[in-house]
Amino acid sequence: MSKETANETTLTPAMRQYRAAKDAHPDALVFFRMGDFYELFYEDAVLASKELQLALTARDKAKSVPMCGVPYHAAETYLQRLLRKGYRVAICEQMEDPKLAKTLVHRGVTRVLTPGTALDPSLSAEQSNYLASICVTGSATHQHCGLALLDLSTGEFRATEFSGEHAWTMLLDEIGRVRPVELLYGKGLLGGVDLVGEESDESTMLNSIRTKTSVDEWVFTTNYAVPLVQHHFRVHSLDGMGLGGHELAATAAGALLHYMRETKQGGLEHVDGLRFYERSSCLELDAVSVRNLELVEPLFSGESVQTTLFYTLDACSTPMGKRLLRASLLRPASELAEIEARLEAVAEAATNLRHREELRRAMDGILDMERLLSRVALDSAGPREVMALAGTLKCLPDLAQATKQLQVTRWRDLAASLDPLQDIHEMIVGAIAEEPPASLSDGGAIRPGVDAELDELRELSRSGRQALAAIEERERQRTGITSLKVRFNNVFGYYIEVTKSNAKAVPADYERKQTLVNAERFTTPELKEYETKILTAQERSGEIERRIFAELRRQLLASAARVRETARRVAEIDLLSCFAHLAALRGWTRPAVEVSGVLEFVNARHPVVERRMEESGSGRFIPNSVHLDADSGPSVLLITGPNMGGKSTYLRQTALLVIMAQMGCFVPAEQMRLGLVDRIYTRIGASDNVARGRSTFMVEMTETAAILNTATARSLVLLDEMGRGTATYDGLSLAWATVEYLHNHVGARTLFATHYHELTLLSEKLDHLKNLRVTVKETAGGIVFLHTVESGPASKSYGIEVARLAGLPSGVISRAREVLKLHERAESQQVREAASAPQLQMTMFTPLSQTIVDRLSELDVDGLTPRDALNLLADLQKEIKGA
Ligand SMILES: Nc1ncnc2c1ncn2[C@@H]1O[C@H](COP(=O)(O)OP(=O)(O)OP(=O)(O)O)[C@@H](O)[C@H]1O
Repeated sequence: MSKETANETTLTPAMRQYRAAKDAHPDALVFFRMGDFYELFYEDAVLASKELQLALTARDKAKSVPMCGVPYHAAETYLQRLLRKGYRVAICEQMEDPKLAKTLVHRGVTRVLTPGTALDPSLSAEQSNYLASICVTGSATHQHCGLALLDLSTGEFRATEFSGEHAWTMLLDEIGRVRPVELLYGKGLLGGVDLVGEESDESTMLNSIRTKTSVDEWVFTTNYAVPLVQHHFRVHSLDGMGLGGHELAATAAGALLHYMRETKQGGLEHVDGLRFYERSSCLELDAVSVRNLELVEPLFSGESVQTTLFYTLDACSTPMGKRLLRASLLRPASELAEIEARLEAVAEAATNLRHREELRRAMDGILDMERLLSRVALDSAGPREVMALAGTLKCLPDLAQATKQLQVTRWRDLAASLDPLQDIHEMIVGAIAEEPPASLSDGGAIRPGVDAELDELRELSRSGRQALAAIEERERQRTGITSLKVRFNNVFGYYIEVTKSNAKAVPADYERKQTLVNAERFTTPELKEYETKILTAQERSGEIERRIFAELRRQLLASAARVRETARRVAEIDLLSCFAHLAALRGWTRPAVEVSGVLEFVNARHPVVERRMEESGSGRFIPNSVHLDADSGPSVLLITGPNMGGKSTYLRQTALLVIMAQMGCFVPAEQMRLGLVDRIYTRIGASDNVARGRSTFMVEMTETAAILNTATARSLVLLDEMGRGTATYDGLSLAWATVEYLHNHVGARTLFATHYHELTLLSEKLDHLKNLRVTVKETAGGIVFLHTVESGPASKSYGIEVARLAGLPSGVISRAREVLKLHERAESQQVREAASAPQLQMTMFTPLSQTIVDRLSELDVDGLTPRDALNLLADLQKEIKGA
C-alpha cells in the first residue's frame, strides 16, 4: 500500500479494517469480504487482476484505490488458481450478520491459505501435497538438520534428521526427492546460505519450491516447538513416536504446528501421529537419480508421463495404493526380510488368479479414504462426502475376506490387522440420508427416523407447502387469474405474483409488497401465517440437522486413527496385488535377493521402453544380461559402442530393475540375482541446473564428485558419457581417473558407458573391469543397431554413420570420413607406443611436455584423493595451455 493512499485520515472505516488485515498479513493477498464479494485492493488488486484475468476498477472517485473482486460463492476456484501459482491468501470475513450490525460490520482474518496448507481439490490421487519445515544447527563441518513433512490432505506427518559433514546436502536431497509445495524455515537461520539467491547449489534446489515461508527464529527453538508437538498429540514424551533423542526433527515438526496455528488451520484431528523415519532405512536415491531415471516424473516438464516408471507400474486400484507406489519408488526397501516378505506375498497372489481378482474387485469401490477423512477434519466435507466414505467402508469386509484367502505371512498379517470399520459404516448410514444433498444447508441430509423432532418439523413444512399449493389453486379460482402464482424468495418470503395486466382483478384483501416491470407481488395474512410456520420449521430443522451432522463428525474424528490405519493397510494390499497383477500379466519373474556384492540379470528388459515399444508397435525390445560382483569381480563394466546403440537404455534398465526388486516387485528378466544395494548414483544426461544457466561440465563434475566421495562398496553407480562436456583430452583424462578410482578405492558395482575408446585399454590394467559393447551390423545400406550387449570393446564408434542416418549432407559425411582416417592413422601409432608402456598411458593422448610427463610418472595415483586429482589436472591443464 503506498503511503499517500494509506493515509489514516483519508481512509474510510472499512478501508481502515482492510489496512489492519493487510498489515497483519503483508505477504498474503487479502480477500476482503464485502457483501456478496471478496474484494482486493491496491497492489493486491493489480496483481490478482493480472493473475486471474479480472477487471480492475477503483474504489474511489479519484481512482487512487485500485480494486477488483470475485463473487464469494465462486471464490474457491479463484483461490485455488492463486495457490497453484504459489501465492498465499488471507481471508478477511464479515464476523457478524451485516443485517444485524448497528454500525460498521466487524471483520477479521479467519484463515490464511497457502499452497502447503490449503486442500486443492484438483490434486491428483497419487500426488502428495507436502509442507516441509527445516531447521539447522551446528558448525559448518558438523551440522545437524531437522526436517518435518506434513501432507494435510491425508494427515501424513513425518520427520527425520541428518547429522555430520554432509547433513545439509542430505537434507537438500531429501527435499529434492519429496518436492514439497511449501517450505518453512526460520529467518536467517541458515546464516550464509542464501535461500532465494541464484548462485549456489542450495538455492537452485530450493528455488524449485514455489512458496518459501520464513518465520521468526524463536519458533524453531526446542523449548518452544517441542511442547507444541507434545500438546498436539497429548503425550508427555516423544519417545513413543520414535522421536526420543531427535530434538531437531521434533523442533521442525513443532514449528510446523505453530505455522498451522498461525494460519488458523482448524481441525487437525486427522493429523494423529508423527513418525520418525531414517533415510538409511531405504535404498537411497538422490534427487538427481530420481529425476534422471524418470521414476515419477518425465525428465522434461511437458513430456508425456508415459516415460515414467510410475506410469508403467501403476496398476493400483485405489488412490492410497497409488500414493504408496509413488512413495515406494522414491524409497525402495533396503532390508532383506522386508523385501522377501513382499516378494513372497506377490508370488502367492501372482499365481492365484481367483484370489487376485477377488482382491481387485473388492478394491474397486474404495475411494480416497484419507482425503475424505481430511475433509471431515477440516470441516469441508458435505453430507455426500461423508456418504462416500461410508460407501468405501462398505467394501472393507469383502477386502478382508479376499485377503484372508491368501496364506503367506504378509497376507496373513494384513488380514489380521485390517479393521473393517463396520461400526463406523453403520454410524454414518444410520445418520445420513441415502441420497443426501451436496450441502448441509440444502436440508434433507439426515435420515428420517433419527430424530423425532426433525421428522415432525419436516412433516410440518411439507404440509405447509401443500397448503400453499392449495392456496394458489383456490386464489386462481377466486380471482379468475389463471397465471397467479405463489412464490418464494429469500428477501420477501412467500408472495402471490400476478402479471401487470391482471393487476386490476386483484381482490382488496391483497397487500401490495413489490412492483416489478411486468408483475405485481402481494401477500395476505393467511400467507404470512404459513410462511412463519414453514420458515420456523425449516430453520429449526436446519439447526437439528447441523447438530446431528456435527455430532457425527465428532464421532468420526474420534475414530480418525482407525480409519487412517485401515487406509494404510488398504494401500499395502493394493500395492502388493498391483505387483502380482503385473507379474502375471507381463510374465515378470521373482528376483533372488541376498546380502552380497552380486548383480546379475539374464535377458532383462527395460520395463518402460518395452511397454512403449509394445504400445506403439515399434518392434521388440532386445533383452540383455548383466553380470557384476563387487566382491570377486567384475565390478566395473565399461560399455562402448555407437550412438543410438542402447548404452543409456542398458544403464537405466539396470537401475530400474534394482529399484523394482527392492520395492518387492517382480522384474522383466528371465532371472535376476541381486545383492542388496544401499544407494544408486547416476550421472546421466543433462540436469536441471543446465537449464538454470550453470555449465554442463560444472554440473557433471559436481555430481561426479558427490559419487566418488560418498559411494560405498554396496552402491550401484551409473555413469553415462562422463567427460564429454569439456575438451576431449580433459574429458578423457577425468573419465580415466574416475574409472580407476571407482575400481581401486570405491569398489561399487559400476556401469560406465563411454565414447572414449581409449578407456577400453584399462581392462589390461584393472582386474575387475570388463569391457562390453553394444553391437551393430554393417550392411550394404548402412549400419543396423542390434541392441545386444556382448563382451569386448567396440571396434569403432560409427558416429559418422549415425550422423548420416540423421541426414547430414553427403559432402559433410565424406569429408568427415577423410578427416577421421587421418586422425586414426596418427592415433594408432600413439596407442601402440602407449600399450608398450602402460605406466605412461597418458602419453598416447597428446605430445605432452616432459615436465608434465615427469610429474605424472612420479605420481602415486592410488594415494590421490579426488580433490587432489582435480587440482592436479587443473594445474596440468594450465601448464599445457600456457605452453
Ligand atoms: N535393447 C533394446 N531393444 C530395442 N531397442 C532399444 C534397446 N536399447 C535401446 N533401444 C532403443 O535405441 C535407441 C537408442 O538407445 P540409447 O539412447 O540407449 O542409445 P545410446 O547408445 O545411449 O546412444 P547415445 O550414445 O547417442 O546416447 C532408443 O530409442 C531405444 O529405445
